[in-house]
Amino acid sequence: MQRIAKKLSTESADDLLQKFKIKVTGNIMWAGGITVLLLTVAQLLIGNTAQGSVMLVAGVFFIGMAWRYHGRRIPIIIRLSFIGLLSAITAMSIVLNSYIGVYWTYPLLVACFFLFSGRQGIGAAAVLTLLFSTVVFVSLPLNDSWRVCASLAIILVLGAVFAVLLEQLQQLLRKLVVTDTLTGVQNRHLVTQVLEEASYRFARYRRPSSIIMADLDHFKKLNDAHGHLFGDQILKQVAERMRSVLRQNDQLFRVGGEEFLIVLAEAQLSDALRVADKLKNTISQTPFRGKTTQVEVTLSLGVAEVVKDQSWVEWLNRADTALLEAKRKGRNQVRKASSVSRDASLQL
Ligand SMILES: Nc1nc2c(ncn2[C@@H]2O[C@H](COP(=O)(O)OP(=O)(O)OP(=O)(O)O)[C@@H](O)[C@H]2O)c(=O)[nH]1
Repeated sequence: MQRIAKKLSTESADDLLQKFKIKVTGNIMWAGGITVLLLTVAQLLIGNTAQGSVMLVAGVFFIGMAWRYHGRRIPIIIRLSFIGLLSAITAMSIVLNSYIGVYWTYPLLVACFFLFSGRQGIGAAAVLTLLFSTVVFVSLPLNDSWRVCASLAIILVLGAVFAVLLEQLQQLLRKLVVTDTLTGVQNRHLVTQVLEEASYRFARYRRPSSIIMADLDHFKKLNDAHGHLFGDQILKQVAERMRSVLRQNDQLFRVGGEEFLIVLAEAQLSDALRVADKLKNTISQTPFRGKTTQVEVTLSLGVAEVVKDQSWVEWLNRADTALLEAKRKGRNQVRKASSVSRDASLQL
């Protein structure tokens, strides 16, 4: 692997969120199992054998599933069984033990919002609210029943608000994780995923894609001469100009300090070379203006089309090698990569 592929994260924002969810659902399953087993002992000691037996089976099942799916996504059917079994135990407890059983309805409602995402969680909690309300009305005096139902409804509403806000927060987080704060273009987070998908599209359907690696020339000198803040302003403007040249479905990433990657879906090498030329010209033809000064900036670019039987790493390395060649040959130019990854020889 060469320098650029080494820097890329192979973990996407969705992977990170997924890991977090796996941790939360796993912990709930463990906690549920341990709590139920502890309560089983209490039930058996007071001679409540029927409920104790059901709880024993449920507790062992939860622990078993938490163990089996440790560090992995727990299938929805297991999560539904978890809620289903605990609801049955809770309903049984309300019927047998009256008010004491009611206390278990609250944590169960809350667990729904953690075990299922968004609308699924709200739906599951709504079903439980209906179920528990019915059991409560049948088992408790009317005077108290409506109070319990009102408190369950309040938890349902609060939980629903929480679930909606959490979903919005997740979307915002996902956007923040993949966005470069300085330029507003995508950072390198999703590069691996996008390149893998493009490689797959080519391998499976022969649909071409090309990439352009672009690097500002002598940016260190610009920083040294005008200061880092001025350099930041230039980077912002460079990204804006690049975006203005690209089409809606082209993807622009800032993958290093002054290094950009453009992924052109459905573009053959000839199309990508045209785009690279436009990018070069949009940067070099008009000077960049600061408050008191203006500077000329140039861009070197390497272009590579995806080819058969090559991984995304090799594809990226070919573009990177072409970029280095553009730098070596004097900068402010576009070079296309050879189709062979290890062969650094390039053709113009
Ligand atoms: N202002 C600013 N500068 C950055 C940022 N990230 C990296 N740089 C600077 O970019 C410069 C990159 O320097 P080099 O890697 O030597 O590359 P170069 O000077 O552009 O030279 P060539 O690439 O060979 O043309 C360094 O001075 C970094 O400090 C950033 O976010 N803001």
